[in-house]
Amino acid sequence: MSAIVTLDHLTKRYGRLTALDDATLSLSAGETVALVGHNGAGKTTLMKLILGVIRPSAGRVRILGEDPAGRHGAQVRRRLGFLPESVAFHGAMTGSELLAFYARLKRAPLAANAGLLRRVGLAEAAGRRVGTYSKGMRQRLALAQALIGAPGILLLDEPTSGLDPDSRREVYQTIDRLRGEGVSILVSTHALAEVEPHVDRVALVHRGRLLAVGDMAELRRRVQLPLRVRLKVPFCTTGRVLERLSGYAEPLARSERHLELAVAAADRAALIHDLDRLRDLVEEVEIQSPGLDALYRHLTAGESR
Ligand SMILES: Nc1ncnc2c1ncn2[C@@H]1O[C@H](COP(=O)(O)OP(=O)(O)OP(=O)(O)O)[C@@H](O)[C@H]1O
Repeated sequence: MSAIVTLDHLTKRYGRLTALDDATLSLSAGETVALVGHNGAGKTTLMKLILGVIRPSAGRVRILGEDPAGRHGAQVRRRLGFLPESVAFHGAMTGSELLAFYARLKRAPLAANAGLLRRVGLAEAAGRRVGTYSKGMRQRLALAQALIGAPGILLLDEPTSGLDPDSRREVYQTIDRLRGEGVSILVSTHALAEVEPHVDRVALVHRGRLLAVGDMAELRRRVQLPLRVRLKVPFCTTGRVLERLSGYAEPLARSERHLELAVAAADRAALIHDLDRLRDLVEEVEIQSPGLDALYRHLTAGESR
C-alpha cells in the first residue's frame, strides 16, 4: 500500500513543552490507524500538524507529497475531512442549515448534503434546531460535516468521547462503512479496548512519543505479554489441573472451581494439547490474548502521564 500521509521525525514544541517528539508515522491508502493515548499525549497536536493549522518545530508532514502548511496546502487540505474533539454548533440553526454553511465554506455542492444527513441517521431531524439535538446527534452532525466533499482522508479526533454505548456503536459502524469504501482514516481515542476491532494498525502515543506502531499481532509479538487463561473445573480438582500445567502456567488466582493462569504465548500449543488431555476435568476454558489496554499499560509502566 502506498503512503498518502507521512510524518517524518515530526516534533512540535510549545515553549519548553514538547507536545510531539520525533514522531514518524504513515497512513496508507485505504488504511485505518488508531492513535491511542491518554489526555495530553499529543494526539490532537499530531492531527493539527497534518491539517497544516500549526507548523512543526522540526521534521515534516506530507499529504500526497505536499506540505499541508505550504504553498499548495489549500489544494491538498481539500482532500481531508476533520472531526474535531469538541464541536460547538450554533443551536439556533437547523442540521441542514449548518451543513449548508460548512459546505459553502468548503465550496462543496449543497446537493450532496441530504445524502450526508441520511448517512449519519439525521434525515428526520434535519429541519430541527441543533439546540434540540442530543449529544450523540450533534456528534453525528459533526461527522456529516467532516464528510462534506467526500474526502479520501479522514481525521477523527476522539469521535466517541462523551457518547453513550449506542451512540459509540453508531460511530464505529460509520467508521467501518467508510473503511469499506476505501477512505483512509486516522482516529484518535482513549477507548483502547473499543477501537481495536475497527482499525488496521495502532499507534500508541505517550507524552508526545510514539511508543509503538503496528497491527495487534505485531504489537503482541513485540511486547510478549502472557495469555490469560480462565478455567472452570469440578470441585476439588484445581490442584490436579495445576499439576498437569505446572511446567509453564503461572497461577494468578484460584478458588474452589476456578483457576486463572498466565501462560506465555509460545506455550499456547502445549496448553491446548494438555487441556485436551484434561477434557474430563475442564468444564469451561477461556483463553484471552492481551488487549490494547494491557499492551499500553505495559509499555507505559513506570512512566508518569
Ligand atoms: N497551543 C498550545 N500551547 C501550549 N501547550 C499546548 C498547546 N496545545 C497543546 N498543548 C500541550 O501539548 C500537550 C499535548 O496536547 P494535545 O492536545 O495534543 O494532547 P491530546 O493527546 O490530544 O490530549 P486530549 O486527549 O486531552 O485531547 C499537552 O500537554 C497540552 O497541554
